[in-house]
Amino acid sequence: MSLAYITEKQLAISAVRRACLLTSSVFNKLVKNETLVKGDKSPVTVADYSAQAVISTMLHRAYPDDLIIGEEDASDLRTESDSVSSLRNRIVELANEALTAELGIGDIAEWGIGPGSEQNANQLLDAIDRGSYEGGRNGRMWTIDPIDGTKGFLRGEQYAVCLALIVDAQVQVGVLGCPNLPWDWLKPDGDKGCLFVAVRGQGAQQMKLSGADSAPLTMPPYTPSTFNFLESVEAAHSSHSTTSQISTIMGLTQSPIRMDSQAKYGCLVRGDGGAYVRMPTGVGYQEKIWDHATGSLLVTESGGIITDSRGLPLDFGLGRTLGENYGIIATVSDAHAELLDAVQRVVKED
Ligand SMILES: Nc1ncnc2c1ncn2[C@@H]1O[C@H](COP(=O)(O)O)[C@@H](O)[C@H]1OP(=O)(O)O
Ligand SMILES: [Mg+2]
Ligand SMILES: [Mg+2]
Ligand SMILES: [Mg+2]
Repeated sequence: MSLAYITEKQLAISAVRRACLLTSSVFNKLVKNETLVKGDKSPVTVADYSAQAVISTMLHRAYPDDLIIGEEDASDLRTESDSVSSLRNRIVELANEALTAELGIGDIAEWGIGPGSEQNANQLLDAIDRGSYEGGRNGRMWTIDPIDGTKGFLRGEQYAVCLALIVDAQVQVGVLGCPNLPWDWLKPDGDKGCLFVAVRGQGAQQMKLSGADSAPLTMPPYTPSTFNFLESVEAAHSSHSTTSQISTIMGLTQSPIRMDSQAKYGCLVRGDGGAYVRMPTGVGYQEKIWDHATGSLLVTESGGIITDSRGLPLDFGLGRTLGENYGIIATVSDAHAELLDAVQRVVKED
């Protein structure tokens, strides 16, 4: 067994697990004034902030020189008002609850966790803001989406805690925690809580969020009669009509599965859906690296191919966004050429 990135992998699993416990516990108690609306009109909750604080604190303790690209920043939490200070207190309380929880399998106290690891408000706000790195082509950087699919989280549906290590623009380690994802997609009322892990060159695996059982992941081969798409719930994030046109060209009969967040990548690599298709809605949105870093490694490590809609590889070396990549298509290797061809025919017609 290869030992490359063994510590980074374990650290990422530990950090994502702690963050997932935090987000699930918040959901049951979330009250209205614990959600803010950001400058781009998207929601952010105390759970997003505290999860980023926890993950960033652990990364910094383990690898003080590594850079971090996190979705959230703490500027809205640094102003002085009664409502902001109660929000801040709640974030400090939640982050410390997660950091100080007893050590579990694979946890290491030097990562700043376990009893006695409390951080004060300034330390936690600084940890959130350590995620402000601009990114680039060279060096080691982690990317965090503390809650991907915040809208799904608020609806009580799918969301994911996402963490990836990028070295010289290549994703090397990716961990995805999906607290609301059924272990078996066909048994929605069965056990929930899945963790997906990939290390470049070492394959991908799925485990229960709560335990150590792990199963290697290989995407099933292309079978046109059962092939279906995974796409966003939010029509503003991904063009539903484009996916439907692609589906018609490919002669597919199955309806798409709509789901928020990178949980779509988890469902893709374990075979719940045949392809993840994300076509722009025409508003000039540039995809963020934290929305696809972990998912892209899961795909390539389980026998799939991921490109943009022109067949170009995703470029994680351009900063905080995927820059000029246009749309995203991910599927098992033997279906990719046909899917890409259908996508290009639809794009040409538009
Ligand atoms: N116009 C857009 N096009 C594509 N993705 C978007 C757009 N606006 C926001 N997003 C991002 O899509 C991701 C969720 O994807 P999905 O809909 O597949 O669950 C979120 O990270 C969200 O970012 P943000 O966190 O800033 O809201
Ligand atoms: Mg997010
Ligand atoms: Mg996101
Ligand atoms: Mg967001």
